[in-house]
Amino acid sequence: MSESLTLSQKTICSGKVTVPGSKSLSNRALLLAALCEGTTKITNLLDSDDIRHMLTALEQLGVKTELNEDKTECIVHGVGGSFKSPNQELFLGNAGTAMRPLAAVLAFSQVNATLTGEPRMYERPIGHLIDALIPFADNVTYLAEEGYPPLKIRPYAGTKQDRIEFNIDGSVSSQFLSALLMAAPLLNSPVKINVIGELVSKPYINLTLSILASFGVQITNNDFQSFELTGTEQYKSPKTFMVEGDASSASYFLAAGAITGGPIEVFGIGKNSVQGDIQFAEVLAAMGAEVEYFDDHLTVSSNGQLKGIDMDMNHIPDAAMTIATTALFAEGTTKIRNIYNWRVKETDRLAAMATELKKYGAKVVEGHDFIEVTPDKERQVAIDTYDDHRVAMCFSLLSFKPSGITINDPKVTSKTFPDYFERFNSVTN
Ligand SMILES: O=C(O)C1=C[C@@H](OP(=O)(O)O)[C@@H](O)[C@H](O)C1
Ligand SMILES: C=C(OP(=O)(O)O)C(=O)O
Repeated sequence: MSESLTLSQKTICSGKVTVPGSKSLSNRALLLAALCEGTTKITNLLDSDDIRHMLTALEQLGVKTELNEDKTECIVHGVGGSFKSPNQELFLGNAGTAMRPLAAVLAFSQVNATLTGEPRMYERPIGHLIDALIPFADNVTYLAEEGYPPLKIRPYAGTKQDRIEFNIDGSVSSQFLSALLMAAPLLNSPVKINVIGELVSKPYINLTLSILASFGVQITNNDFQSFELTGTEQYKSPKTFMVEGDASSASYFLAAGAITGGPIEVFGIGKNSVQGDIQFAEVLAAMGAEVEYFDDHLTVSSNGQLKGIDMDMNHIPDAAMTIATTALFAEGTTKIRNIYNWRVKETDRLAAMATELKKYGAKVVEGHDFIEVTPDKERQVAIDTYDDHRVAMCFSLLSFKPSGITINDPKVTSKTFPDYFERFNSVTN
């Protein structure tokens, strides 16, 4: 029997809270530091399941890492991409930010490796990435269903083609393109990457380009249609790299401020954040909240009167889930559009959110790539979380309803935010 957590009615969210380091930046920083020669000290690293999977995999590949006691600082002794073949499989849990970049980087390395994960990882597609690699690196094979992990990777044999031009489908996940961008400097040749289809979750590509620049690699972005490397790019350690607080994790507190009136000050993120999910604050503003941007924090307050919105949220796929529950505090209907890839994340998030919101009593329309939510009944229910950290975190907002809320299996937050409920309770009452 898994646990559950009951949050009885709260009315206040105010004060200061700091969010832990960004998952997306933590896993990229660890990998890029491993690809550098010399050491890099990473600070404000996230300590969570997804990061532990990347760290363990890098250790198995022969990269020495030294974590401090609370696991938020890590010295990475880079190997310049010369990984050792791991003796065992690399188990990557359900961490997309470990599986996709490692698959691409190892495809161009001299290793024998098997990339495995949790059962859900085997339902999350990776075919678009492998299809892009295959013309140059046919050393990657599927061990079970074609198009999905687990993967077997053999040592890279080089390519006879004199022009390296990848074609990558970006219509399901931006992580495939990010993975290729991080692997491309290892080829030491001019590289062009063409994007096929409508690129989703675009701000994550800016995040990748920004961290690549911090690690000495500048890639030309031709309006997200193609990307070019000259062949002279080399990873160079920035010596120290500070991970920003996680903007997706911030969304729950920002929303809580908007729902209750706040003011809540969320530290760790700020007006110059490189993370696309910082734009979540603009959605709250469109719903009627007041947002103030500072260098090291954001403040949200409101008069408690939010209104429903109709918005394309393809650019903030993770934080958009927080809008689906915030919608229950807004007048009228909220429509979150262009979010097909919710279906291929930790769970089918469109189905999960629709099911749980309906169970609570809301009126919900679930489309192929959208969800429409209108507040209606408010039932005292226990929310199922489907092994999805974000389902647990976004439903915690229903503790601001008189009905309160019970969350089944609250420990699922360990993927990206292990002490979420403690921090939530510290600023809510
Ligand atoms: O590159 C990244 O760090 C991420 C990209 C997004 O995935 P998609 O590009 O698959 O939408 C996001 O949902 C995920 O949590 C992290
Ligand atoms: C989609 C997510 O994770 P992943 O990095 O595994 O894709 C997420 O954190 O919401």
